[in-house]
This record gives sequence, structure tokens and C-alpha cells, in this order.
Amino acid sequence: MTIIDIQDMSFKYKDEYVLQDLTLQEEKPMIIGLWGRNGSGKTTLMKLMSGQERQNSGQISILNLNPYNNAAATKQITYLRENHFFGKTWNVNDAMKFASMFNDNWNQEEADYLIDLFELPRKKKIKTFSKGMHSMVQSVIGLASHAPVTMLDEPTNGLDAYMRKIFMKALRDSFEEDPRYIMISSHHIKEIEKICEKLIVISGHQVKLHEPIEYFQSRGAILVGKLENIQQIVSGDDIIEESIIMNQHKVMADIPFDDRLIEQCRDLKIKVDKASIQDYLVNITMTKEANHG
Ligand SMILES: Nc1ncnc2c1ncn2[C@@H]1O[C@H](COP(=O)(O)OP(=O)(O)OP(=O)(O)O)[C@@H](O)[C@H]1O
Repeated sequence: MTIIDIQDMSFKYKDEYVLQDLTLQEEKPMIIGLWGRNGSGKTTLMKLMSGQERQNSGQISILNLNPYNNAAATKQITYLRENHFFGKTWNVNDAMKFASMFNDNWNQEEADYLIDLFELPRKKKIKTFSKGMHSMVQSVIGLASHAPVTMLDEPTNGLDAYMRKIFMKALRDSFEEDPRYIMISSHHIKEIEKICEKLIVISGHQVKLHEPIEYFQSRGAILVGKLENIQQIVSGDDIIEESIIMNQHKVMADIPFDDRLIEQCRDLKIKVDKASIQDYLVNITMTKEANHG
């Protein structure tokens, strides 16, 4: 069954395109990461997929339904945006009651378990909560809703290291109990790489990459050595960052970091390391001019 089918979809605010001719297809449940630089359009994509915005052109189909203005579709979709709005006087119990009315698969037992796990006070007004506590309330709703398509926008925003760990485990446990399509956006790639099966990278108004997480874990090499030696291995088009340090050339290349590369570099006296996923992603989503300074 097709879960997500987005074809040549474009969306603009006033005259400015945020997403242009974007295509994305998903056929199976998974936890998937959504990464992109600030303003790349992650939130906008989630809003479109949850029917809160309408595309200017192209098609969006979620579980074979067009989500815009469609109650049947939105019942299957949970989208928790950053700084989700809660009523001014609401406490955690009120928020759960409200969320349960809009989610057919609501699991109150899981909500209760997560509220205790996150140590959230049930009777205090949510508006007095810290940023991290606010994020946790959103995560409880996101997970307890058990919607076939769940989207969490920066769910770990404001969470300390301990709570991030707890949240990630809760997310994994919830998914294992009931596999569904859970998309989480985050700037903390190191954190989401551990639980995501795939990663979507948004850049240049489109899905630039949509690959298994292993692709990112094996891609991106940093080479340091003589330029003429590096050029024997790496073509100019593959170079995504370069600099000169103490007469040595240092480049990051968009190539696989594997045994063959290590061997080639050894023969040519080039020092080679795997680039971090974070640095690799930043470089492949930067303009060429900015990277070659
Ligand atoms: N309501 C709006 N009106 C006009 N422009 C908007 C509006 N909301 C977002 N934008 C613009 O759309 C672009 C994409 O914003 P969006 O919030 O989707 O990015 P994002 O990838 O989620 O960013 P971040 O990582 O900073 O949260 C930005 O240029 C933003 O300024």
C-alpha cells in the first residue's frame, strides 16, 4: 500500500517558492528523519502532508487520500508542529482528552505511561511549562495517537540529553509495538541516525536525497595531501569543500568511504577520514561558491 505519494508538488508563500516540483514516495512503515537547513521547507512539507496548507500545483496523496480539507485523511494523520498550541488554561490531562477526540487509534494507556516516564505534572497549566516540557507533551500526543502517518516537528527541541535518550527509546518502543510511518525532523542528525531507517534531505526546494541511513554513514570522505595526488582519486565535481592547511590540500568529497578508497589513499600518501554525517549534510546543501574558500 502506498503511504505517501507526492508528485511534482510546488508550494509558494506569496511569490516565493518554498518547495518546487517535489516528489516523494513511501510504501512501508518506518521511522524516517527529515533534515534540511533552516528555512529549507521541512515544516512547510509537514503542513502540506497534514492538510494544513494546500499545494499550488502537483499531487499529494497520503494513504490514497488528498489531505487538504479532508477529515477522513486527517484522522489518519497526526502532525505535531514546534510550539504546538494548547488552550491557555489547559493542563496535561486536558490536552490528552482533546487529542483523544481527534485520533481514532488513541492509546490512553501509552499516554499515561509516557506522562509518567517524562515526569510531566498532570495538573499544572501547560502554559507555565518549560520549552522541554512543552515538547514532551507534544511527543506524548504524537506517540499515543498511533496515527498511521505521524509527523513530529523537532520533537527533541529543548530536551536535555537524558530526556532525549528517554524520548528516543519511547519512540522506538512505540514503533516496535505498532509499526507505522513516523517522520521526525531534527537538526541533530547524530541523534536521529540511531533510530531512523531512512533520511530525507530537503535542499534547493526539493528532496535532494532520500536514502537509507547507511548511505549517509558510508558517504563523505576527508582527504589531506598533495593536490595532484588527490586529483587522481577525486574529480572536481565530487569536491564539496576544500581548503589549504600548511601547504597541504584538504578536501571533502561526496564519495563512498570504503576499503578501496583507504587503499588508494595509502598508495598515494593521502590521509583519509570519514566525514561526519553533520558536516557532509551541511556541505552537500551549501552552494558551491560558499564551500570553496
Ligand atoms: N507563514 C509564512 N509566510 C511566509 N513565508 C513563510 C511562512 N512560513 C514559512 N515561510 C517561509 O518558508 C520557508 C520555509 O520555512 P519552513 O518553516 O518550512 O522551514 P524549516 O525547514 O522548517 O526551517 P527551520 O529548520 O528553521 O525550522 C522560509 O523561507 C520561511 O521564511
